[in-house]
Amino acid sequence: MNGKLIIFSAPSGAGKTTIVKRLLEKYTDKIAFSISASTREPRAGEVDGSDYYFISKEEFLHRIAKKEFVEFEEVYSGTFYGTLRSEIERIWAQGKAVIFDIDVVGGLHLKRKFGEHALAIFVQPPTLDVLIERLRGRGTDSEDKLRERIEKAGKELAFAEQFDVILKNDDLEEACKEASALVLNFLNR
Ligand SMILES: Nc1ncnc2c1ncn2[C@@H]1O[C@H](COP(=O)(O)OP(=O)(O)OP(=O)(O)O)[C@@H](O)[C@H]1O
Ligand SMILES: Nc1nc2c(ncn2[C@@H]2O[C@H](COP(=O)(O)O)[C@@H](O)[C@H]2O)c(=O)[nH]1
Repeated sequence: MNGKLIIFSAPSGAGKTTIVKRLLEKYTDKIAFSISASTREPRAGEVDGSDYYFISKEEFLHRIAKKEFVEFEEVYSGTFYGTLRSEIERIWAQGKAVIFDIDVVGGLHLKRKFGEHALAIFVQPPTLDVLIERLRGRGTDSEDKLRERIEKAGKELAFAEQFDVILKNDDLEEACKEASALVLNFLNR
């Protein structure tokens, strides 16, 4: 174990990707993003090898068999997401901390695995209704997929207390400021 991990987890639509991207712009020399593997289709503007490694289900299953994942999950029915061990090693080799944008169960899994080397942050939307509004506003998911995300979000909100910190994301600027302080404090520990 030779580095640190910063985990951002939340229900879909809470705003973790938005916050993580801001942190990455601000602290390029200190942190780098763990690019997950996913079997979902890329959204408009998403880049393979930058947002995700977009791979087929067949390849994902093959990589599970080869034990390449530190954690993985079928986050939505038929759609797999996972953290590659090689990503963590790649980033630690650069002398940086790894920053994750992963779902709640995956986040808790990493926290249990890496203990005090990890800071696990739960991004909390003001209310479930606001989260639904944000997801709809993002306009990336079909009505069916939205329903699945919203149903899962309702259950995931109950996991907040199991994280090291709950970060409220009401006003985005405030949330980013608080996220910066949490990250710097953890890195300087
Ligand atoms: N504080 C905020 N106020 C208003 N809109 C926000 C705020 N934070 C994020 N958003 C918007 O809400 C939408 C969802 O945010 P984002 O994609 O970052 O969520 P997420 O938690 O990463 O979701 P997913 O898990 O599906 O990737 C985006 O359109 C984003 O611009
Ligand atoms: N357990 C994991 N969850 C992950 C990983 N990478 C992303 N995610 C989470 O999946 C959902 C859906 O993401 P989207 O990009 O399709 O909106 C979201 O909660 C992500 O944070 C991972 O490697 N492991």
